[in-house]
Amino acid sequence: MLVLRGFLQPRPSSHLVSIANKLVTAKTFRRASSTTNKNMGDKGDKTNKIALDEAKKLAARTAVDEWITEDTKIVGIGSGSTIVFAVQRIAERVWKEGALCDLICVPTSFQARQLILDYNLNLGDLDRNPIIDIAIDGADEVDSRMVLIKGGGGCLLQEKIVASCAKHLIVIADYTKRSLRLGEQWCKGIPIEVTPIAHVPIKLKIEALFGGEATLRMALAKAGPIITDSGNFLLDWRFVAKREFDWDEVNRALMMIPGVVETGLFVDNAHKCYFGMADGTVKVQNR
Ligand SMILES: O=C[C@H](O)[C@H](O)[C@H](O)COP(=O)(O)O
Repeated sequence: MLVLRGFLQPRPSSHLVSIANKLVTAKTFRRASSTTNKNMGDKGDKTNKIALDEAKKLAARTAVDEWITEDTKIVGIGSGSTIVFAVQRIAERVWKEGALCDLICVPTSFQARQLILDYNLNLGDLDRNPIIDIAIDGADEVDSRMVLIKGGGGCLLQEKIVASCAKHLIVIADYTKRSLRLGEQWCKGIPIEVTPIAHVPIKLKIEALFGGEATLRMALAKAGPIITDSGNFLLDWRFVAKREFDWDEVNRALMMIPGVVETGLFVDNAHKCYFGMADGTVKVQNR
């Protein structure tokens, strides 16, 4: 079926979908969950992982069901562990319910692209699909004004590009990501993607401008730093959490430093955020 599916671009018409369902569902779900759930976007949260996963799943499924309709043509697929549940729900609607046959999915990372392929969804790109209806993505922290920190899993540049092409960015997260002020929950700093040759001067400039400490993110199973999907390095800037920051200004100032490619501060991007809560409810935050 995986081969057959390749010949059926664009998506199979609905009478073929039911046949395709029977053939592909078991295989697709078995294959996809074996590669995506365990090792993609999981930043190693060990505490209460099952409850957290339930909360992520709840947020993801609610957001997908509210925002992705038959009118949605192009969806941006974020990165991380929460987005896995959103892709699973999209795939369920496509392959089990025979809906969303023409939906095109534009990835924000290598991981997102793999997820789209693993679940046998239509893979798009910004060349052919530069205008996106909805982008769905996770976040490392969301403050009361819907400023986000992203990039904890090393993906932020393509995420911000895709979000900028989307009419709406819908954020999905578990309850540990919700805070009044940035830094309350997420203590690993703001990820900043930089051109490799400039990581030292950029670090010094950030610290001189705003204080705190910017450290080069090192790889775990490789000697040396993490290399992003776009071939850059990442600095994690641990800012002084008690200090008041105008995040819009900070973001602009960071972007003015030569060699900074993008920041994990999403200031004016998110439209709505769905938090899966510990009690099994979903809290919705609007901008
Ligand atoms: O680099 C990763 C992305 O920005 C993720 O969207 C973010 O880290 C949230 O990931 P998760 O859903 O795993 O908490």
